[in-house]
Amino acid sequence: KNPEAEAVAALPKQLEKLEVSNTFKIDLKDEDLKPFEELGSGNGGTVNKILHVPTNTIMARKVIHVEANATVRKQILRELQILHDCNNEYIIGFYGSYINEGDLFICMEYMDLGSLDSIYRKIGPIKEPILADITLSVLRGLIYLHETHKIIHRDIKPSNILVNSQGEIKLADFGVSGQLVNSVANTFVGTSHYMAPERIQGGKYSVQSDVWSLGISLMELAIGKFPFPPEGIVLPIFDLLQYIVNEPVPPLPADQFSEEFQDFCNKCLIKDPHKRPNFKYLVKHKFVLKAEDDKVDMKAWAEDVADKIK
Ligand SMILES: O=c1[nH]ccc2cc(OC[C@@H]3CCNC3)c(Cl)cc12
Repeated sequence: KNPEAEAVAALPKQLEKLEVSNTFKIDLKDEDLKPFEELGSGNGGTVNKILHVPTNTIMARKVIHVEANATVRKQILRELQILHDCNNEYIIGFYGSYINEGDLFICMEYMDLGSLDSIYRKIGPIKEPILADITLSVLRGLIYLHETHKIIHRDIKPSNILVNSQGEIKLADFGVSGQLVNSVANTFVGTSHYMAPERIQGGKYSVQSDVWSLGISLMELAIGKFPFPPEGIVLPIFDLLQYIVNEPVPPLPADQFSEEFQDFCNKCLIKDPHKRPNFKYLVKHKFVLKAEDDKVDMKAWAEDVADKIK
């Protein structure tokens, strides 16, 4: 084997990696940023559209109020640096983070169509072929995070799945900083009704818990409402969490959805995390393979969404 030829062959990959990471290598200073409208709020922070004036780059900036001393805040910034190495087409790009007057600012790639939760609330349930493509993108993003960086997302839900006018689907707000997760855990923000039963019961969190959250999120996007509890019942959050742990998952209306979509969701929502399929199995599932054929025109769908929500 000719090592030189191998080195030359490896160059394009190296260059591509360098290229991507360079586009996100910007030295961020608060005075260089011009804020525009608020894009959304939730998960303990507010997101604004901003302009980085020196490079004329539009970004999304999340501000999180962290009640913590300077040492903890420094630790959070250090841990967030990992985001500079998370370069993948299914993961939101990261420009940098900084602390200003006790608040933590995280500057990210701008996704002009926003999050899937606000999209389905505006234009209605998402059709299956689109959901199949979304599922494939989310799985590829989760696999990248887990296999390349040993990162578990921990907060998969429609509001953390973002869309742009090119029809691209990217994941945001994954738990990269343990310190940040701890710092916001004290506020009520921690408990989310997208959490897997084992996590609601205080069990250890594994990558399998992201599979549950994916299943719940897909059902919500498909029927246009959070799938628990069944029609008509309204429960306060604590009772809802208990319901999710103790009651069977309400099935999708069988007449409105394909066998393979129903099967995909049922498998993601197996209560025992050890019996729940893993990412490897899911990317080979019939429901997802349909999206592989790339028959779905996500760009056309995104343009239609843009017309309806703008
Ligand atoms: O463009 C974005 N880039 C990165 C993150 C982000 C987050 C967003 O919204 C997040 C909130 C959280 C709860 N619902 C929407 C929006 Cl609406 C755009 C972006």
